[in-house]
Amino acid sequence: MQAPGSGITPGGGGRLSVLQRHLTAVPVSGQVATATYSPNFRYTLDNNLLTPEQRQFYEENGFLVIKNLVSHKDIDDFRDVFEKVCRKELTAPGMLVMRDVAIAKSEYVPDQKAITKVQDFQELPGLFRYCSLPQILQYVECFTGPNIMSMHTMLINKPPDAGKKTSRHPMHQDLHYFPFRPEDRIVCAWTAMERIDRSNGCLVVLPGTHTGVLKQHDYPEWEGGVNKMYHGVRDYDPNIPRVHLAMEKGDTVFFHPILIHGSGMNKTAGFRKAISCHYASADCYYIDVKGTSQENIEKEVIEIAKKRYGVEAEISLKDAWMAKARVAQGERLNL
Ligand SMILES: CCCC(=O)SCCNC(=O)CCNC(=O)[C@H](O)C(C)(C)COP(=O)(O)OP(=O)(O)OC[C@H]1O[C@@H](n2cnc3c(N)ncnc32)[C@H](O)[C@@H]1OP(=O)(O)O
Ligand SMILES: Nc1ncnc2c1ncn2[C@@H]1O[C@H](COP(=O)(O)OP(=O)(O)OP(=O)(O)O)[C@@H](O)[C@H]1O
Ligand SMILES: O=C(O)CCC(=O)C(=O)O
Ligand SMILES: [Fe+2]
Ligand SMILES: [Mg+2]
Repeated sequence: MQAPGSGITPGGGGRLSVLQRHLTAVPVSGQVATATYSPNFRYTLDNNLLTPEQRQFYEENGFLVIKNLVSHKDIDDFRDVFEKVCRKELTAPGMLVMRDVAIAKSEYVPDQKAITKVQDFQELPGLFRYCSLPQILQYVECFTGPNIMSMHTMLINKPPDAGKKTSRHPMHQDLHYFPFRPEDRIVCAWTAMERIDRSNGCLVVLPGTHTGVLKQHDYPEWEGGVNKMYHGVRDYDPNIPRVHLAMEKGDTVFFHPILIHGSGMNKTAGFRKAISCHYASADCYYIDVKGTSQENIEKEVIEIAKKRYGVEAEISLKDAWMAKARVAQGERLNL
C-alpha cells in the first residue's frame, strides 16, 4: 500500500502525517543571517528559512524534501552539459567518469548510455553552477552555517538494470567516505533531474538513523556484482521502515551524512538522472581515519589516486579531499 501521491510506504506510524505535511509545504524565502545553536536543536542552526515543522522534521528524520527548488530550465542545462561530457566534447581536470560494473567490460560507446556517474565536476562550470545555486545554498546554510564548502559533486545517471541488479546502490552512510567532521555540519543536496520513483530507482531512506553512529561498511555479497566503492552498511536494523522518496523533476532532498540510505534498481529503459553536492561548513576539520572503520575506503581511494596520478605520488586522503573542495559561499577556512 502506498500513501496516495506521496510515494511513501506507510510503516513509520505517526511519522507519515508529518512527512506528508512537509512534502506539500511550500518553500518560503528568507534571510539566514546567523549560525547559532539553540539547545533544543542539534542538527539545524537558528535560521529564518525553515518553518518550525521543517526544522523539527529534519531533527527527527535526518532529511528534508523541498519541492520544485531547481527550475526545469537549469536542469535541462545540466543535462545538456552532461551529454557533452558523455560525448567527450567537454572535460575538466579531476573529473571522474564511471561506468556500471555490468557494462564496464562491454565495448566502449562514447555516448551517455555507457556512463553511470560523473564525479568531481568542480572544475566544470556548467555543472558546478548547481552547487552555487542561491536557493540551494540558503537551505544548506541552515545546516552548515554561512561559510560553505562544496566537498563532493556527482551527477548520477542510473542505467537501466542490465539484469544483474548492479544498478542498485546498497544501503550506506555517506560519512563513510568523508574524513572530516563534525558530521552535523555536513549535508547533501540531491536534486531529481526527472520524475524518480520506485520504478527507476529512487532514494530509499531509513528515517531517524542519522541519530546513530557511523557503522562498518563493506562490499555487499550480491551475486551479480557490485560497483567499485559501493560499500554497504554491514548490518542495520531490518525493522526500521524504509521510506521511498518519490520526487518530481526539480525537487531536492537535503540529508544528514549518517542517515542510512540507498537506491533501488532501475527497472525502466531510461537512464535515471540526479545531481548532487555534499557541503560542509568551512569550520569542519580533517580527521585521520587510521584505526577506524573508514580505513578500507581510504585504501581504495588512495589506490585509485595512485593509478591516476602515478604510483610514486605520495597522496593522503586529506590531500585528495583538499584538492576537490571549493568555496560555495563565504570564505575558506580549514577544509
Ligand atoms: C558520498 C559518496 C558516495 C559515493 O561516492 S559511492 C561510490 C562512488 N564510486 C566511486 O567513487 C567509484 C569511482 N570510480 C572509479 O574510480 C573508476 O570509474 C574505476 C571503477 C576505478 C574504473 O575506472 P577506469 O580505470 O578509468 O575504467 P576502465 O574502464 O579502464 O576499467 C578498469 C577496470 O575497472 C573495472 N571497472 C570499471 N568500472 C567499474 C565499476 N563501476 N565497478 C567495478 N569495476 C569497474 C573494469 O572492468 C576494469 O577491470 P579489468 O582491469 O579489466 O579487470
Ligand atoms: N538483498 C539486499 N541486500 C542489501 N540491500 C538491499 C538488498 N535488496 C535491496 N537492497 C537495497 O535496498 C534499496 C532498495 O532496493 P530494491 O532494488 O529492492 O528496490 P525497492 O526499493 O525495494 O523496490 P521494489 O521492492 O519495488 O522492487 C537499495 O538501496 C538496495 O541496494
Ligand atoms: O542513487 C543515487 O542517486 C544516490 C546514490 C548515493 O547515495 C551516493 O552516491 O552516495
Ligand atoms: Fe549516498
Ligand atoms: Mg526490493
